Amino acid sequence: MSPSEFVAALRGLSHRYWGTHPFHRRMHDGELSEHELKIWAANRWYYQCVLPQKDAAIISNCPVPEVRREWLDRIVYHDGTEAGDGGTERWLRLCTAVGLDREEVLDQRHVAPGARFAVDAYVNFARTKPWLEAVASGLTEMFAGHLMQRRVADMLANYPWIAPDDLAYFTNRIDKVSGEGKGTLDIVVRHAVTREQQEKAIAALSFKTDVLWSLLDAIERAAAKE
Ligand SMILES: O=C(O)c1cc(C(=O)O)c2c(n1)C(=O)C(=O)c1cc(C(=O)O)[nH]c1-2
Repeated sequence: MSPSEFVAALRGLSHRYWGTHPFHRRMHDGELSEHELKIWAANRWYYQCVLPQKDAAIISNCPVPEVRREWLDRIVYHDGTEAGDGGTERWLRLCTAVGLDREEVLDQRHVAPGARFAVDAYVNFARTKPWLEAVASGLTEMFAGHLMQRRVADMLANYPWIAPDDLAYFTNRIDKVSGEGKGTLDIVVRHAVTREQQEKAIAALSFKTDVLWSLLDAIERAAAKE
């Protein structure tokens, strides 16, 4: 495939992205109960927690210095440079805003088995697949910017107990992915040069959309149980 055909094939997976999942739709429409929002935040905590390990796995498998250098930033972004800083901490702030205690988030008591399985599959993918496929699986970022922008506006409009500062996780992340995953896409296009590598990259992104979809399925199910 030419680079433009390849990029079009990757973007063509947008319909599988979790933006259209019924649980996200209900969230955006203001239909989630306080309980459902709590279960969502507590389960997504598990995803947020493992992202640095996923990114470290990619770095450990990657022999290309410039890719490692670029990727390192992601670990620092989530973990911060000191305790109390970074994306993970901003997610905890959102958790407390929706009414969770830090302790019940940190001890993962609300994490549903299916959510754990989906997220663990993503980390295992990064640990066991060639680094380029693992990088390509992060390309859901191409679709995330718009969704997060809508999420901030819709959550502020629909859930009056959530204040703008509580959504710092998303506003900060929107800035980070404002290039719509451009850096990641550049790496994938530069390094996936054979048809086989391109097809593996497309399959990796498809796998990741399944991970996110399954995570929300598990959240939806867990949240339905009062
Ligand atoms: O809120 C969202 O809809 C959303 C989606 C995604 C994504 O599409 O993978 C990520 C994030 N947020 C996010 O905050 C984040 O840090 C992140 C890292 C990754 C990744 O695969 O490395 N995806 C995402």
